[in-house]
Amino acid sequence: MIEIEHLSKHYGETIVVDDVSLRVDEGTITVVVGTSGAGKSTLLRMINRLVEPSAGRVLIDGQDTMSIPEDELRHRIGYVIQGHGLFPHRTVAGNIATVPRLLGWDAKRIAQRVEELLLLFQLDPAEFAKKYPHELSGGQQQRVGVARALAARPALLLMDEPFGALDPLIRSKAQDDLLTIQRRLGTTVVLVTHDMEEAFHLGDMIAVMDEARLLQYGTAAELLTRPLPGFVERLVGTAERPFRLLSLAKVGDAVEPGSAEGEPVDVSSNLRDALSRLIWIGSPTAPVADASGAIVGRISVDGILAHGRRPT
Ligand SMILES: Nc1ncnc2c1ncn2[C@@H]1O[C@H](COP(=O)(O)OP(=O)(O)OP(=O)(O)O)[C@@H](O)[C@H]1O
Repeated sequence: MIEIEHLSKHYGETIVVDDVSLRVDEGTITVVVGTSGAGKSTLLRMINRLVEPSAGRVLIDGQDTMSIPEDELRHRIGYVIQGHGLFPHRTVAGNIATVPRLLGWDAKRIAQRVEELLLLFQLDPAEFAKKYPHELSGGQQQRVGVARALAARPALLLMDEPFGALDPLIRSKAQDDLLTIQRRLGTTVVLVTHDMEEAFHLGDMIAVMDEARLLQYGTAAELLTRPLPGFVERLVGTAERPFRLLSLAKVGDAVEPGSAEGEPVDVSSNLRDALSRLIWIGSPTAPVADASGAIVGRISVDGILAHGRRPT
């Protein structure tokens, strides 16, 4: 668990982060979102002390980060930045091995870890281990960047606009991959973005910052249904609100008894995608199938719409 307590940063007269407190539970993704210059990156960098706080403190599993030597702290915390920051003169394997080498792992253990991570990120070790960053696509470089950050099994991963340099299609795939890998490894992630869509997609918890202050901290559903009037409400987007709520809910939440004609929708897909399907095929209902393919009921346009309505 990470506890950020009354954290502030100022440069001279300028306050960049102003008295921010929040708690990040183990194994969750917290997304810090806000406009440019809000202080998001500075907040993130105070967690691993790339930036020294002016006031306040950060506790990791109850331990004040000021009491942990800086190099040890960096080894315990993975850090990924926009545009990956790979070392250009090191191979993919060499990049991923950076922290394990610093920690003095033996060669065999490092080689095993590199291979394991390449496989996890769907990069064939035989093909990719010996390549240099300039020989990879942007999406592949980004995956290597995350693999490198995870190499020494950090309990915490900090990500600063990690997908900012990717085109939309690859970006969406990279987000899904991060979710899959994070769920599998149980890593705690704090991710900074200015993209609200990304925040809703990835965040178990979302922290909205503006002008150095933390305005609201809650789940995606809380932000959508009870946004703080003003900046948060505008950022959440009133027109998009029902669709975002539908994206958060699963078909399983709206399944009804009864039968329906046509191709089944997956019980684990989200209600926005299910609605899109029903509109596209021009049908008010569709059967719902579970992971084994068995029909477990049906879904209807009316049933889906009820999930996008303002809560009473
Ligand atoms: N070393 C520094 N010295 C002076 N001012 C700084 C320094 N670092 C950051 N700032 C200022 O602090 C403010 C917040 O910067 P920060 O990078 O944390 O914001 P951000 O929300 O991450 O924005 P962006 O999305 O554009 O990166 C900005 O106005 C920036 O100019």
